[in-house]
Amino acid sequence: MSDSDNATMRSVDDHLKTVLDTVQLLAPMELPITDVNGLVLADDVVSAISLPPFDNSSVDGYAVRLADLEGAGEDSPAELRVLGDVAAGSVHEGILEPGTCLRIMTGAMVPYGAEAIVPLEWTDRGTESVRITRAPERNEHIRILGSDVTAGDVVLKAGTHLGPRQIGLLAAIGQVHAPVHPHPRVVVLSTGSELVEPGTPLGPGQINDGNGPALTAAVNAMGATGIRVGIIGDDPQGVLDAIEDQLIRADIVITTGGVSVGAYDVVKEVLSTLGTVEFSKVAMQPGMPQGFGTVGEDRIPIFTLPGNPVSAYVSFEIYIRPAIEKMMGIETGPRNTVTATCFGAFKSPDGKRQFARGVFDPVGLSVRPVGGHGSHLVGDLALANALIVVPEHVTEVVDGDDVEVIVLDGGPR
Ligand SMILES: Nc1nc2c(c(=O)[nH]1)N[C@H]1C(S)=C(S)[C@@H](COP(=O)(O)OP(=O)(O)OC[C@H]3O[C@@H](n4cnc5c(N)ncnc54)[C@H](O)[C@@H]3O)O[C@H]1N2
Ligand code: MOO
Repeated sequence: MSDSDNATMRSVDDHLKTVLDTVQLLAPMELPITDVNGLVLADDVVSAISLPPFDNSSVDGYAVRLADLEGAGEDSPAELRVLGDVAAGSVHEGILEPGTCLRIMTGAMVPYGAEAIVPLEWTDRGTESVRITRAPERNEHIRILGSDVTAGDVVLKAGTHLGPRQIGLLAAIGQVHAPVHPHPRVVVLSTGSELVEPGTPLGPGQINDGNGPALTAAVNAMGATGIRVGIIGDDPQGVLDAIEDQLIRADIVITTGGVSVGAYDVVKEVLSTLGTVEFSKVAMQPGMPQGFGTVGEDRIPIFTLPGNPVSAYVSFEIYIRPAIEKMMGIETGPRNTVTATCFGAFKSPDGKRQFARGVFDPVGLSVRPVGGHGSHLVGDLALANALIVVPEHVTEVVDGDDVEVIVLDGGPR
């Protein structure tokens, strides 16, 4: 590749900007709360009920009136008649009369007239009558109605990222559905006549489709919905039909393969005539040939990634992850990096941003390059947990240099 080629390439930042200017936040919809893990709330949620919804006991013990226990102590226990039990989920009808108490279980509704709960540990645990050696404070061991959430409160604000704790709250206030930006449906198509389904014996010249499963997993790991369509041969009409068939159920289409300059680079060939897809050389390594645009009446964003597996995966992390985040309502932009000491030396192409694979140590804040630059090195990619970002003007990283690192799999985004 000559210097003049490098000069005409788009920058990584420009390409990402085009992507993020094109994709749109998905319109809100009501989804069952069992399906909203990882999604972003599109509207404030107001609680229709208070929590706790009634005064209830925080311990297993006895519901008592305070006046009956005045002066109770180790040497002067109070003795009360036990009228019966109140289990969680049952209600004691009537008022607690002076001189009596009720055995009560954790979570059970406090009977009318009771002013505190005495834990079992302060008593002789009697069932007919009970001796109590310590007087509680008013409301001690009672969880008061509304002390957690008050009916009418906004309990979760629009923009909240929903996870187990928030879903637990939605369930606790009785929400069946929640207004969210839904999971983007991301269709993944692998193109290439050399590809076979993993598990098929390899014929001469054939390889297994690694990109389809890898990219589908990457989509699913974000909380979006990956739809792996499978393998499409290098036949222009077949590629076109496969893309058009998928538009009905896609919020994003990803293809891999067929975008460089070879005679069978059919994705480039067919999409040049359909939609707004532009094919560019982006000043990055791996991942130089990139196609992006929209297709179909609904202008579905399509990413045509290079076929080399490392190139396809890195392209996902740099462009598609931020795009999916924007669609989901997650704050997005270029990937964040952390500074780490690089233990190892390697070269980087002048004029291209390199995303070298590395093993990052979050404790020592260091990173070790893994494997070479080849975009086919999936064995090394599988060992990596980070991408070392080498700026365009840097041609060499030497042992001990500080480098910027994108931490994969749950690092700062
Ligand atoms: N003359 C030039 N040749 C190439 C250039 C160039 O500028 N001039 N660019 C190179 C770069 S960089 C890349 S990246 C690739 C991109 O190629 P394509 O996107 O057209 O992809 P293919 O040719 O179809 O495949 C490339 C490579 O990846 C393997 N592959 C494809 N799909 C899969 C899959 N689903 N799973 C696993 N491996 C896959 C395929 O067999 C090829 O080995 O072009 C360079 N060439
Ligand atoms: O850009 Mo290609 O992605 O280097 O192998």
